[in-house]
Amino acid sequence: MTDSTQAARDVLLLANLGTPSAPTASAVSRYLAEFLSDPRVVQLPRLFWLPLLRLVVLPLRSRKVSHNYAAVWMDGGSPLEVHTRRLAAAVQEQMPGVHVEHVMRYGEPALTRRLRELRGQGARVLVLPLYPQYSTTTTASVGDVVARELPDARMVDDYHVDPAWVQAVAGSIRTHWERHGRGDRLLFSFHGIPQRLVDQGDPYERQCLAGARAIATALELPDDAWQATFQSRFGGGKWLSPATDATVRALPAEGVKRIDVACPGFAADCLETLEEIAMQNAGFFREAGGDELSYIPCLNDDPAHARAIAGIATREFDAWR
Ligand SMILES: C=CC1=C(C)c2cc3[nH]c(cc4nc(cc5[nH]c(cc1n2)c(C)c5CCC(=O)O)C(CCC(=O)O)=C4C)c(C)c3C=C
Ligand SMILES: [Fe+2]
Ligand SMILES: [Fe+2]
Repeated sequence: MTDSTQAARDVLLLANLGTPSAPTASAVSRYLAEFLSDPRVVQLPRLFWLPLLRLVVLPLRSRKVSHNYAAVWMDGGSPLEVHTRRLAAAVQEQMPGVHVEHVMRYGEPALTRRLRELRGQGARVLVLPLYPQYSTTTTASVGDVVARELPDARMVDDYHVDPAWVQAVAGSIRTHWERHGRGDRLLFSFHGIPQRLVDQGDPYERQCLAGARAIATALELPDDAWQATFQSRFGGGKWLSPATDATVRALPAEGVKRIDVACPGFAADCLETLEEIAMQNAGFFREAGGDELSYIPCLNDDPAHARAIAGIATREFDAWR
């Protein structure tokens, strides 16, 4: 520590989930091993789950999923990594007095290591998980690392109805409609979680539904013009419903031939949006007799997104006592 202005600096860490370093079975296996060993993500007894994960799930899933990653991989790397990095740069432009970086809960650049490096530096560290809706499976897992590695850091819990964020999402949907025309119905597809967690008090479903309604209200949509669904089911048990894939397959029979799908639970485009929605579910919709599923990209480095995130972070730093 040589420079006192640097030592006293405010640091904003934008934390996303993490993603494999390459679209290969071995890189995907390394990533999934870390992700799926987190007891916040899979709540099965460790003595049962960890051997099952290592011996069965990782070998089978890594190979299959690596092909899905390969289908969406970008020149600069995994879409999640590329878009999260660009978002951090856009937020940095909005916050010249704060040092802004992106980190990942799993994989690189590691949240854990960054928090350790910041220990004892006297910086005010704000961690903003890029999950608009709070869940024990995602936000609380970031919280676990913060509490362990740098308890003096502060964290944003959620921003599911933040007005600037709602307006940013609504604006991106309006722009998409201006450019590509508008479908018969708008789906808001959120990542699912096990129903059991919601029954135990996880606020995630409530926040997804409140956010979807706020966006629909900003767009002045009548109730029959939109619906919220849940995607990316993993493993057994009951997950949040209605499921995105089942909904997409059922709509053509109801006369809904063109749909628009937005994913407001994802700050950055990733495997679950670009491959699962824009490719897989678009195929399901056509197979079921639909004409077109039009995917509306995540906010990514949209200036309105950067301003919304910067606004949330600025309020936290201003209220810091
Ligand atoms: C946006 C919020 C997310 C929640 C809530 C969430 C819960 C959750 N996820 C899994 C299992 C998997 N998720 C995977 C990918 C993935 N998940 C999110 C976000 C949320 N997950 C993102 C942004 C991504 C994409 C990462 C990327 O590299 O692009 C995967 C990996 C892919 C695969 O194998 O299908 C798994 C596995 C669980 C079990 C869960 C809640 C319990
Ligand atoms: Fe996930
Ligand atoms: Fe998936």
